[in-house]
Amino acid sequence: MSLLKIDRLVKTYGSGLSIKHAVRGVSFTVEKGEVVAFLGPNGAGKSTTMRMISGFLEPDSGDAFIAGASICQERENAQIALGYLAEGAPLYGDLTARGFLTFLAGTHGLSMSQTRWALDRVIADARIEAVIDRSIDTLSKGYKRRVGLAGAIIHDPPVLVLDEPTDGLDPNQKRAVRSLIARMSKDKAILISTHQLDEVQAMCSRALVIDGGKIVADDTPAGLVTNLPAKTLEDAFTLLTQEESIPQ
Ligand SMILES: Nc1ncnc2c1ncn2[C@@H]1O[C@H](COP(=O)(O)OP(=O)(O)OP(=O)(O)O)[C@@H](O)[C@H]1O
Repeated sequence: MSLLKIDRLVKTYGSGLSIKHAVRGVSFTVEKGEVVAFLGPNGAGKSTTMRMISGFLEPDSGDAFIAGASICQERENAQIALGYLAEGAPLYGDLTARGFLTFLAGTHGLSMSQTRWALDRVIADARIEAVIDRSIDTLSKGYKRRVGLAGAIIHDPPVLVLDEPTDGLDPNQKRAVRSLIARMSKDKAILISTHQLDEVQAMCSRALVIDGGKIVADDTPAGLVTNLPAKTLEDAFTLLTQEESIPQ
């Protein structure tokens, strides 16, 4: 069984003349041990797909199965198996980082002692010791991102869906997050959206390219380049996608 299976997800926003076909029947799987990049130009449908996988957005049709559980039919089981990092800063900005992480641990059903262990683990993994008792609103963009990442892994789920995890991080922080993802990858299925193609080459075993709401390539980063053919991953990206995706 694939740890993450996406089955013909469709999402349309609006109606009539203002209708936007954001995601048009996206299917793929991610296996245990894989780190898969989710690439595409602005507006291609990456965040919409990830929000549907996480259960934050209801699909028009299709489904996502997380460790075998349907996000549409068995939402609670599916969400226990999933760590999701949304775009931007974590919600509940008035909470301290510790309060936010303790709250999330509670929503996943961790006991008090499990929560203490989990907090120690994610504080070290995300390197947030220095800010753990500060309110999230007062943190830098990079620390907010790392608190969000700590929240995604607090219950040590087998599947991670991370929407631009290194966005806003300085080069040192980026390196730390990449090595954390590499450390976690052995036992998990990980899907990462990013605009940073050097990151894809450094840490992803496979890359999915989405454009105009449809998957247009699924290959290893090296395969994307050689099979087109292109000179670099950036060239391959340009060949596969439009400048900015405007779904009709
Ligand atoms: N709430 C919404 N209402 C209407 N249209 C939306 C909404 N959210 C997204 N869209 C549209 O759906 C399409 C896909 O957007 P989405 O945010 O999924 O793209 P993306 O690939 O994540 O882009 P980016 O790289 O800029 O984050 C875009 O045309 C976007 O304008």
